[in-house]
Amino acid sequence: MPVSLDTYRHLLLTYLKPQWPRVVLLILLLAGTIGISLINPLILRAFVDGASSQRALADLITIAIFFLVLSIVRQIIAIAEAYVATDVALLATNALRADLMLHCLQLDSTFHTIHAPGELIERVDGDVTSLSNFFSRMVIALFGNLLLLLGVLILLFLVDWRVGLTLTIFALIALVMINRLHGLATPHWEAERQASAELFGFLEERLNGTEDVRSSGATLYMLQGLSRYARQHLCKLRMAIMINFPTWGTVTFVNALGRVLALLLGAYLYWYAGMSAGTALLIFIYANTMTTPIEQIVDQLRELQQSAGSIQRVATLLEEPQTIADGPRTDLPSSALAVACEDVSFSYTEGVPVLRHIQLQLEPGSVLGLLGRTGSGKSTLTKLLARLYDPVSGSICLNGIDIRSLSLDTLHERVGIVTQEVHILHASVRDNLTLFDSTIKDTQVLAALQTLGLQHWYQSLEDGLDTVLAPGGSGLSAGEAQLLAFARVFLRDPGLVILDEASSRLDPATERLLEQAIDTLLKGRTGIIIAHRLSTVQRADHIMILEQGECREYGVRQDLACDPESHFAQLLRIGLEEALA
Ligand SMILES: Nc1ncnc2c1ncn2[C@@H]1O[C@H](COP(=O)(O)OP(=O)(O)OP(=O)(O)O)[C@@H](O)[C@H]1O
Repeated sequence: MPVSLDTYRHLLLTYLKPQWPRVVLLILLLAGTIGISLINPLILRAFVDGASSQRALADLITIAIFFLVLSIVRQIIAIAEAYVATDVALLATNALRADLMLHCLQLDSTFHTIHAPGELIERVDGDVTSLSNFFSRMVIALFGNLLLLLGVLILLFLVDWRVGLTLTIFALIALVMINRLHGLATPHWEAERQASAELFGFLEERLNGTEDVRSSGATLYMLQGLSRYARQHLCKLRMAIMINFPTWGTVTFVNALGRVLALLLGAYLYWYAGMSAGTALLIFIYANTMTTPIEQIVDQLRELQQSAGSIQRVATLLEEPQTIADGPRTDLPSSALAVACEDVSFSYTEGVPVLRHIQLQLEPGSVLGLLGRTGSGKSTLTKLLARLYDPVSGSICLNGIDIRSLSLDTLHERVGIVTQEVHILHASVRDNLTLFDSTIKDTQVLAALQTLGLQHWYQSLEDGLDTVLAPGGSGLSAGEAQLLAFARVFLRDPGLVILDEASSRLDPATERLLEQAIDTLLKGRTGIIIAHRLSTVQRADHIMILEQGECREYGVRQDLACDPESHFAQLLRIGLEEALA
């Protein structure tokens, strides 16, 4: 789909407007280099004509010094221009990357189940990187090159209209020809980029699964795969380079043709129309100057076309609507929260209900044990409470306030959730626990670790809170990772804690530690625990048993336990862990 001018304009305005002083400086620097490129040949002409008309040596030396100084100034301006252009590009792309990242984080879970993380990384990083040229150089440099070409042609017209006309026609033909030639090589370079992306995709996937590859003895097979992809890339690269040679040769020939034409014209006008030698030289230098913008204009137009894909993908992602709307209310108390679900139904896919007519009332400070076989909808109910999804019908209230009317920041501050899959970041222990919130002091972090029984683990760390944890928490046991997740929630001091208890068996010592940590975490807070162990269930005041998305049983734990007819009592008789497996 072609990218509309509006999209280009919108992107440029959004990301260049905030740094307009830099953009203005960049345009001025560009105008400076263009101006000097146009003036320098005029100085040369003055020198040559002065020398041939035997002007005073002092004059000639002054002209030469002026020429030299301008050439040096031009170089300095070119360096400053490159510096400012890079600065503009980095600031614009960083702002765009941050906006995309924030947008992705705010998009609801439905979006994330459809789009794989790899795809989003490609958008947030790959596409944005390829747009950096668009921001810094493409538009401004394209404009600059057009201006330079136009300036040269106007000056040539002023020198002699015949020269101006001939070289204008030549410039147009050269633009079309070079564009066609580049067009021949483009598909081959695209194929090379595709092969390179496949090679890196293969590498990334295999390196991600190093442990599986090694343990299944597939190392040799992986190397064979790698050599296949590498060979494919080499073939495409060779082809693209081979095609580039004749293209490059022809471009050089076209440029040489322009210079020859300028020399012939200059020589003709010198001999037959009384043109000065300096002006003939001026024509040659201008024709020479023209070749660079002609080539660059073609390159930049092509790059603009290529960046269209990235622009389109980035714009589409930014336009992706956020279906979980932020609410205005922030008035949740800092104490334990009351929870109420009123006839809540939910489905991920239309027509496939996952939760049906759930009713729930929890007093502040009470604990609900959520039981049910795998796939019964327990995690889904907790996701609705954290507003990762909204119910299809019914409502969920915290302290009598519908969570849809609460601000998402307030909700996420007051509802702490620990899932079975703890996501440990490749960052320091401090950052993993505070989640980069610098208002949380080290003393608070240390106190949380102590309270949750992690002091021995902490003492074993080489750099204390600065110790960097391995990506994915690969250096931690499952129990330690869970305890760190508890500490994260503990530091935020929420009024409702939701725990999805680890179903895997832990050693008795770790299990004891977790039990104590859960007690600490629930003290003075309302809790909902997806329980897999009897010991956990026993701390619940209420029990809800889900079955295929419906509430099979709900009541006070002790009442249900004492009622031999209750499903809960049966579960206890069979053995919870066996019954829910
Ligand atoms: N993102 C999703 N998209 C579509 N269906 C989903 C999604 N997540 C869960 N489901 C389906 O919803 C149903 C309930 O899943 P849920 O994870 O809530 O069950 P659960 O009781 O928590 O199971 P477990 O104890 O194994 O975690 C299952 O049939 C599951 O396949």
